[in-house]
Amino acid sequence: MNVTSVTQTVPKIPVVDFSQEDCLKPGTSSWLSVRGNVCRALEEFGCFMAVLPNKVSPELHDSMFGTLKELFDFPIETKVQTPQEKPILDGHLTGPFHESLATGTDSEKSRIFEHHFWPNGNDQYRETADAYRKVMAELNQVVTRMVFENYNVEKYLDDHVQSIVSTFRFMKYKKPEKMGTGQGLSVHTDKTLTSILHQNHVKGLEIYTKDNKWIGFDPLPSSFLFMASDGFQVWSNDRIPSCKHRVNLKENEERYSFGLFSYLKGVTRAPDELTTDDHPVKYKPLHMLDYVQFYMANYLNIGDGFSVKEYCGV
Ligand SMILES: O=C(O)CCC(=O)C(=O)O
Ligand SMILES: [Fe+2]
Repeated sequence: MNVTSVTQTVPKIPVVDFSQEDCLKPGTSSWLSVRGNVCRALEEFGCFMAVLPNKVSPELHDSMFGTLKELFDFPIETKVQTPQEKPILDGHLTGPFHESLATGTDSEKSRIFEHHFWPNGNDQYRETADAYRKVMAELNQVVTRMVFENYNVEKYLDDHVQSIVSTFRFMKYKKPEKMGTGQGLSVHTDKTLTSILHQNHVKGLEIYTKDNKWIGFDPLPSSFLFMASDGFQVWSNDRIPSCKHRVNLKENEERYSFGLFSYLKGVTRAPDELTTDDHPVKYKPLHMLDYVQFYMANYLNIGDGFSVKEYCGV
C-alpha cells in the first residue's frame, strides 16, 4: 500500500510591507510592486496586513493604548453623553462584550470629542490620535489609488476621494467570561467602504477565507489590518470581496483596538469599465450612509450577517 503524505496548507492573511523607501510615491518601482501585492491580496482575501515600521513607532503604539485605557475608564455617564450627530456614525455604543467610542475626523469634531472627556484638553490623547489618524488616512488614500490604477479608472479617483467621510472609532473588549466562538463581535462584514484596524497585543480578530476557513490576525505594534468592506464590493462589482470577520476572545486580558472607518457620501456604483457583458452589474446604486442607518435601525431583525447583496443586489 502506498502511503501518500498529505500536506495541509493553512492560509495566512497576506502581509504587505510598506517600509521600502518610495513605496508611497506613485509611479516608483516600489510603488508598482506594492500595488501588485495589495491588489492581489484584496481580490483574494478582501484584506491584508499592512506593516509600516517607519510610520508607527513602539512608543506611539504604547502611548495610544495608554490614552485609550484612560478614555474608557471615564464613568459610563460621561461616555453615553459622547456627542453624536445624524447620520449616526459617532458616539458611544455597547454590546455584551465590548463598547466603542467614535468621533468624526475633522478638526472641529475631534476637538469637541477631546473636550467632552478632558475639558482642558489632553495633549497625549490629541497628539497620538492625530498621528494615527494621519497614517491611517494616508494608507487609505494610497491603497485606493493603487486599486483605481490597477483597474485603469484613475479618472474617477479625485471625485471618489473627495466624497470619502471617515469615523475614528475606539473599542474595548472585556476579558472573556467563557470560551466561545464569536464572543466579542459575531461574524459580519463592515458597512463601510474600507476599514483600517489597529490593536493592542491581545489577539482575537479572525477573518473568513474563500475556502471557508477562519484565520487569526497576528498583530505587530506597527501593523494595521486593511479591510475592503461592503462599499468596495459594490464599487468593484464583486472583484474585491467584503472581508468577513469576527472577534473571538480567548485571552484573559482586556483587548483594545481602534479603526478608521470610511464611507462614501452620495451614491456608490461600479465604474462603467468594471461592468462588462461578461461581468454584468451586480448591484443597484448604493447610498452608503442610508445603508448604515438602515442597518442600525433594523439590526435586531436583520442581525449581524445582513449583507449588501440582500440590501441592493440585482
Ligand atoms: O476590534 C476589532 O479588531 C474589530 C472591530 C470590528 O470588526 C468592527 O468594529 O466592525
Ligand atoms: Fe468589523
